[in-house]
Amino acid sequence: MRDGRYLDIDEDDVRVRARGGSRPRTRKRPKHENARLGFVTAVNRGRYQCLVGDLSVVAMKARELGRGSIVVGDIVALVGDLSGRPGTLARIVRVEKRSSVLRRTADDTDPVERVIVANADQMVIVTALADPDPQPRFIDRCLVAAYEAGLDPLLCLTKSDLASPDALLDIYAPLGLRWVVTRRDGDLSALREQLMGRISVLVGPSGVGKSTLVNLLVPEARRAVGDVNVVTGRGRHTSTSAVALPIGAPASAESVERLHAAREGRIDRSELDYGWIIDTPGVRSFGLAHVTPDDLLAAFPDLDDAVADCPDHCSHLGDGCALDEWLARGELNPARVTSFRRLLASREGELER
Ligand SMILES: Nc1nc2c(ncn2[C@@H]2O[C@H](COP(=O)(O)OP(=O)(O)OP(=O)(O)O)[C@@H](O)[C@H]2O)c(=O)[nH]1
Ligand SMILES: [Zn+2]
Repeated sequence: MRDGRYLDIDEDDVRVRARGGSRPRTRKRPKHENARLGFVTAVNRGRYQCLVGDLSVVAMKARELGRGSIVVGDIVALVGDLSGRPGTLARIVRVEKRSSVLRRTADDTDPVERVIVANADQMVIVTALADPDPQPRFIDRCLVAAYEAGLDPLLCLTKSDLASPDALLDIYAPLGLRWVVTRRDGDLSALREQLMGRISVLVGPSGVGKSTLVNLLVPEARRAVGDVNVVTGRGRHTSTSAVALPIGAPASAESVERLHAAREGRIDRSELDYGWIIDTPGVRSFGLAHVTPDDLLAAFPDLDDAVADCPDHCSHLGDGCALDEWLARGELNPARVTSFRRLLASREGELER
C-alpha cells in the first residue's frame, strides 16, 4: 500500500548482531516481522474476517492479545498465512489505536458492556416513519451515543410511502441534524451522497427497513429481510452479526485507509466517491451511563457561556441551573435548551424493548 500506514512494521523488530559472533541474533524474538495491517469486516464465533490489501483473510486472535475485544472496523496487524485461500487461518497480533468507539450497554441478555464498532465516523440512525412508529426516545439515545463517541449523526427516515416526515423533522430541527428520507421503491441518491467519504455505522430498531436499505445499497450483501410481526409491529431479528460493506468501490484496505485519512483531515473527503457502511443488526441500546453533561455540551457550543454560570456539578436539569436565568433574559434559543435537556434526560434508564 503506497499510502504508508498499511506497510508498517513493528518498531521493535530490530535485529542486532551478537558481539563477536558471526550469526545474526535477535535481541528479542522479532515480534511480528512480516505483520501487515488489515481491516476487520466481520466477526463470527472467534473468527475474524479481515481485508488485507484486496484479499479477504480469515484470522484468529493470537493468545498474547489476551481478553481485549476485536470488533468490526478495527485495524489489526496480522501474521501467518495471508493468502486468503480456503482453509487458511492468519493470526491477529495487534489492534491499532481506535479513532472512535461505539459501545452497547450491558442488558439482561449480556451482562458485559461491549464495544460493537470501532473507527466509524458517522452514525446513521434509521427510523421508520410508520410500521413501526418512530420512537423519539430511541433517536435521542442514539444521538447521545453518537455525540459521546465522536460520530456525526445522520437521521435516515424510511418508509416515506407510509407517512410524512414533517412532525419528526420539527422535533429535531433545533439540533440542526443532517437528514434524508427514503422508501424502498424510491431514489436513494441523497442517502448515497451522505455515505460517500465516510465509514458509517447503521443503527435502528428491528423492522424499520435497515436490511432492505443495505440490500439496495449493496445488492451483493443479501441481508435477510424480515417481516414485521402484525401483532407487535416489531420485526423478527433475521440478521445477527455486524458486518462492514463497501459502497461505490470494490473492497480494499486502501479504500479504508483513505477514509481514515479523510477523517483526520489529511485528504479532502469530497474527493472520495465511495464509503463503507457497517450494519449492526440486533443492537438496540447503547450504554449511556458513562456520558457526562460535558460530553453532550460539546454538541451545544451555543450554551457554553450560559453553563459557565452554573453551580459546580450542575445537572442542568434542576433548580439553580443558569440555563433558566439565561432563558428568562431571552439570551438563549428555548428550542435548543429543550433539546439539550431532553437528550440529557434520555441517558436515564435503559431503552424499553
Ligand atoms: N411500506 C414499506 N415497507 C418497507 C419499506 N422498506 C422495508 N419495508 C418492509 O419492512 C419490513 C422490515 O424490513 P427489514 O429490511 O427486514 O427491516 P430491518 O430493520 O432490517 O429489520 P430486522 O432485520 O428485524 O433488523 C419488511 O417487511 C420490508 O418489506 C418501505 O420503504 N416501505
Ligand atoms: Zn446548569
